[in-house]
Amino acid sequence: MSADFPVLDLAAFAAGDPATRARIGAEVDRTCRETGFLAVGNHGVSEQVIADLWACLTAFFDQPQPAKEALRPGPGQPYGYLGTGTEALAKSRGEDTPPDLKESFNGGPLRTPEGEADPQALAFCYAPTPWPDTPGFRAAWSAYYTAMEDLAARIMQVMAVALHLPEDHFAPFIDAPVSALRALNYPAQARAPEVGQQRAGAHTDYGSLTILLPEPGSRGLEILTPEGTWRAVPPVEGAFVINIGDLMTLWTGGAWVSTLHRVVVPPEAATRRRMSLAFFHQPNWHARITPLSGGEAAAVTSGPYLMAKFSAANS
Ligand SMILES: O=C(O)CCC(=O)C(=O)O
Ligand SMILES: [Fe+2]
Repeated sequence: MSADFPVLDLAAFAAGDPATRARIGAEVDRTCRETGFLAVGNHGVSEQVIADLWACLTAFFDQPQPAKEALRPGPGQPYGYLGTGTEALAKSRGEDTPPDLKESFNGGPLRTPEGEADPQALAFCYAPTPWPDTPGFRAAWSAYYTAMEDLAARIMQVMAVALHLPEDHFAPFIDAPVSALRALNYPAQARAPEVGQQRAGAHTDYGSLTILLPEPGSRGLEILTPEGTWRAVPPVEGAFVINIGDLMTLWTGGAWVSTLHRVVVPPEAATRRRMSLAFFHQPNWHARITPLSGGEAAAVTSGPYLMAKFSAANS
């Protein structure tokens, strides 16, 4: 891994004295002002949990198409299976491109908080995930989802320190998060992509934080640098790649950037499939997100904000 791709050492942060934590926080702050993309190492997520999910996903995506199509979401629904040809991420920015060369399976929160009665929340973020019946899938998915919720909470502590806030500043906003997990499969390409077609078109993520796990050894993820050039972000062994989303930019009053990124078909790997896991961390449905710098006029409520972004990109 190149030295210019920063790595956040979570174990060092957890064990660090206040000065160490402040130093690590300052590095994260600098990166989030420049690109918002960094790696997270020493994260404590079990290798077995990760390996189990990769195995289940391979089995899931390798099924005949009808078994997967049976899990297609209903209109306006966020969870289930989306086949190739259904989504073009660049359209979320008003760019008209051919569909992304990918398929995905998407799942939501594992439980609904007691007393949640908001009809929109129940119909959208807390809609049930249509589980595949491939052996072990639901257990492996749930274990990984739970590990991501925990990891996101620990990363948000570092982000609070990076922003000179008390370490637990974000805790009340993320104690009933409405995060989504998306497993992506970019199938092997038999022929060249159409003009303007990518595995995932250029986009920014919507939420607070994305925790990405590209399949080891795979290629294709690129970010737009502040200089305006595309830079490859290869997988980092033993680490997750994280990036901040649009909501975190809003939260930090524009100080942190939600960087444009895409997944290209790398010519040398065109015939190879690529899988990845993207966990989109999203604060509580009811969390009121007001810029830290002040400005109630720009405030949004987390759940309805996410739903509006989703509807705009999937209409
Ligand atoms: O597959 C990847 O590496 C990135 C996917 C991505 O950016 C997304 O789904 O938002
Ligand atoms: Fe993304």
